[in-house]
Amino acid sequence: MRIPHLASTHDAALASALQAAIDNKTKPQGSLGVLEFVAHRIGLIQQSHTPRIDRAAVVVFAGDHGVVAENISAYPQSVTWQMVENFLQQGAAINVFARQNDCALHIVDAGVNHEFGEREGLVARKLGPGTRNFAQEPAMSAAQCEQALQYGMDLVEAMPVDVIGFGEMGIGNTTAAAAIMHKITGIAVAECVGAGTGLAADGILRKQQVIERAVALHAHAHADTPLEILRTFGGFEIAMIVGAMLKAGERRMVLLIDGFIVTSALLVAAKLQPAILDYCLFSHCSDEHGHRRMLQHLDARPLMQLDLRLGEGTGSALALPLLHAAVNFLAQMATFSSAQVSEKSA
Ligand SMILES: Cc1cc2ncn([C@H]3O[C@H](COP(=O)(O)O)[C@@H](O)[C@H]3O)c2cc1C
Ligand SMILES: O=C(O)c1cccnc1
Repeated sequence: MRIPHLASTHDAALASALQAAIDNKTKPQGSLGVLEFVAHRIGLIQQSHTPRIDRAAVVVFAGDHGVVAENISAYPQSVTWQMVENFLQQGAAINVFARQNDCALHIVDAGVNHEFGEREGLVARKLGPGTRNFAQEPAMSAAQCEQALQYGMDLVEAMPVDVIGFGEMGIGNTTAAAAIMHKITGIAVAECVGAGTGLAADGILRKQQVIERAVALHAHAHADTPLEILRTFGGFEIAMIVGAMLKAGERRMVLLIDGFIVTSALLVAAKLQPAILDYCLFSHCSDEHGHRRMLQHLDARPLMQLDLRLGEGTGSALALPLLHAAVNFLAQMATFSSAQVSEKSA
C-alpha cells in the first residue's frame, strides 16, 4: 500500500491574485467574511482564478464496533444495519440534505454486522462483521487496516467530483473516535468523550473508563504511530475514511469535513500527511463534547454552528450552499471598475 503524498496548496502568486480579485468585488473589503476565505481556499486547491464546484458527493461509510460490548452507546448495534437500510430507502437525514443540495450520495458497507446480500446502491467492501472489542484486543489486524485504507483510496480514485464530504454510520463509533482523539492529540480522555447518541452522565463516565483502561492495555513501544492508533481503536469505516481523505487530497478535491467521527479520521490523515489540511473546509462544530477541542487542535474554523450531533455527513451536505455562494461571488460579482462604483476614499 502506498500512502499518497500531498503537497501544500501554497502558491504565493496565485494567493495574491485571488485576494486581489476578491478585494476588487463591489463590497467593502473583507465584508464577505468567511466566504472570502472559502473562495480563496478553493481557488488554491484547484489552482484556478475561477474555481468551480459543479460536482459534489457525500460518501457514507458504515461499520460496526466490537467495543459496543462495553455498553458505551445509548442505542443497540442493530441500528447500524437498520440505518443502512434506511439510507438505501432514502429515508435518513443525509438522504434529504444531499438530495436538497444536488449532492450525489454513496453508501458503503465497510464492515457492518449484517448480511445485506447484493443490494442496489450499496457498495460492498465488508472487512468483517464489525471490529473486535478494543477494550480487550486491537480492533483490527494490521492487514485489515491496510485493506480499509486501500478500499477508501480506490473508491475516491474512481469518483469524478470537485468536492467530497465523508459520512459515517456505526453504533459505538464516538467511543472509537474519542480514543483516537486522545491518542493523537494527548488531550485527556475526559475531555474527548461525550454523550454520542445520548448517554447520561454515568454512561459518559463508563465510556471514559473503558477508553482509559484500553489505552493502558495497548501501551507498547509502537502504540503511538498513527496507523497503530487507527488499527487499535478505529473502526473499518473510520479507516476507510482516512484512505478516502488521503486520495481526495492527492486528487486536489475540496474535502468538506463533517462532525466528531469524521474529524477523528482527519486527525489520523493529518498525522500521516499534514498538508491535507490545506484541502479541508470544516462544515460545522458538532455538539459532541470533544469536537470543539478537536477543531482547535487542527486550528480549524468551522463554517457553521447548528448544534448538530448526528454524523452521516449531514454537516457536509448542509454546508454545500455556502461553498456555492463562495465560488459564485468570485465568478459573478462585478468589480469596482466594471460597475463603476467608487472605491474606498480613505
Ligand atoms: C437512529 C440513529 C441514526 C444515526 N445516524 C448517525 N448516527 C450517529 O450515532 C452513532 C454514534 O453514536 P454512539 O457512539 O453513541 O453510538 C453513529 O452511528 C453516528 O453516525 C445515528 C445514531 C442513531 C441512533
Ligand atoms: O459529530 C458527530 O459526527 C456525531 C456526534 C454524535 C453522534 N454521532 C455523530
